[in-house]
Amino acid sequence: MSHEKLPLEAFFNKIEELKPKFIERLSKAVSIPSVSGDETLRPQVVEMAHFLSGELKNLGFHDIQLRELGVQPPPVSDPNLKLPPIVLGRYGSDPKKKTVLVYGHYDVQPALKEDGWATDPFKLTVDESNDVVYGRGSTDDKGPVLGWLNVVEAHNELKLELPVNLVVCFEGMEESGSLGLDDLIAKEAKQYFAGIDTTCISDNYWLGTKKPVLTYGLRGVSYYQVAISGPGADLHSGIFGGVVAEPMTDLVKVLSELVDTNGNILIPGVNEMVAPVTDKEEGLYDPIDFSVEELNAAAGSETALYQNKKDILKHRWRYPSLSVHGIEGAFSGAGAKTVIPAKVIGKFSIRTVPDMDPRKLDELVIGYVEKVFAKLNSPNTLKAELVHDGNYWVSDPFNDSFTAAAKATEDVWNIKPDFTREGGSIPITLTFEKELGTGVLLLPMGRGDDGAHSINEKINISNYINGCKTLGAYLHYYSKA
Ligand SMILES: C[C@H](N)C(=O)N[C@@H](Cc1c[nH]cn1)C(=O)O
Ligand SMILES: [Zn+2]
Ligand SMILES: [Zn+2]
Repeated sequence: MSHEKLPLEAFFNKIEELKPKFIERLSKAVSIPSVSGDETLRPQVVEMAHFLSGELKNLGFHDIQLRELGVQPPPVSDPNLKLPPIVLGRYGSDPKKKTVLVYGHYDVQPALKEDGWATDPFKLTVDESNDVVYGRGSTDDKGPVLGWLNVVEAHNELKLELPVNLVVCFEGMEESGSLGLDDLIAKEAKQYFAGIDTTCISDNYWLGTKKPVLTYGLRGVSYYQVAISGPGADLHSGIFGGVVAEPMTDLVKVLSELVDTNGNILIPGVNEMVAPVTDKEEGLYDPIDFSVEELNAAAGSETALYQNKKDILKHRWRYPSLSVHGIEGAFSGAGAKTVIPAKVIGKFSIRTVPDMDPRKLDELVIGYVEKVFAKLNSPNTLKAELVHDGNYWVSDPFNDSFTAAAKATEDVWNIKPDFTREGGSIPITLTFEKELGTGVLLLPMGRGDDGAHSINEKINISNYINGCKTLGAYLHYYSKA
């Protein structure tokens, strides 16, 4: 069924015309290594907040605030480390218009050239002939955050009124658990965020590479660390090997008992918390455009654990998963260093789904890790703890905001979007829904093969530019809903 189209050609053309400027804006943003998980890069995260507030000011936003959140809670190496500020701003305050809150994050995942990047991760590399720009944050989430600013700029240039009041909320700790933001939202629900009609987040990805999606669910995440310490310092393995208990050996044993090689979580009680699949839900997977080939292409390998679409989607969207991420303190460089590390910290996370209770999960995980370690009878010491967590979120996509986004997507991409859930997490989503009492829409810009969190992260230029058109068209359709 076709919908009544709004006359948005002039806006779309202006976005096209401003493409070089928008790429330049993204280039500046990517050049700031705002890695929230690396304490030594905290000044650069703060610099990114200032960059954004400067851009907002130039575009005519008002009531711009950089809200401080205090010091970062443990575990953290520097107990005085300040959290990066939340950037707030408004564009328009017409009581006759609807007000849309847009949220995004200006921090990024770590990235080193040595990880295997073909280019400098913090230098936007433009490959126009292949329709791609590469750089950390290009798709997650600097491209989409700047998309909202680009929409305002196109309206300014056209002297076209923005059809809604816009409120922006950009944070610098999303990749590290959104620490401090819950409290700020609760505090500002009836202050800065009063009168918000709906919330839109552009911070996830299409499922594949061809079809746009609108997203109505996210998995949560609970991130843990297990520290095992023994010797007073790193030791020579020729002198001490075989005569002292090695923390690394203990840790490898503990980590090996969390999950099996088929992805089954081995911690008793975890799978039992998962809500059963309903008959209604079974039918939702069939119409979704996705395949095992697309999964393999995005992963760059033929290592899928499931060979059919439905199982893949269920395991990405509605079952938990446990991933082991790394070991701090372990030797990981080139060469053959013969060291016994004195203290190693294993890191793993569990993606959570309805109806998992995060506090119950902590108890199960930490209790299990301690039990497995106790069975080793090791003289070393273990400390297992939660680093950060974020809620899962599932909503009803049948509302004005999703309808407006579907129309906008169809106008720009000439295809109706699929309605998807996301395997990743945006910890703050549920808080917006609960504290502001608004619906939340996830309106992604990038593709499923963008390599978010990976090496060679990219965004297709067409996704960046058409994504800006989609965000702007969404505001227009929503204003009329
Ligand atoms: C989907 C979103 N763009 C994203 O990447 N979220 C992160 C959030 C997170 C939580 N702890 C660490 N990162 C993710 O899903 O990993
Ligand atoms: Zn991310
Ligand atoms: Zn993100």
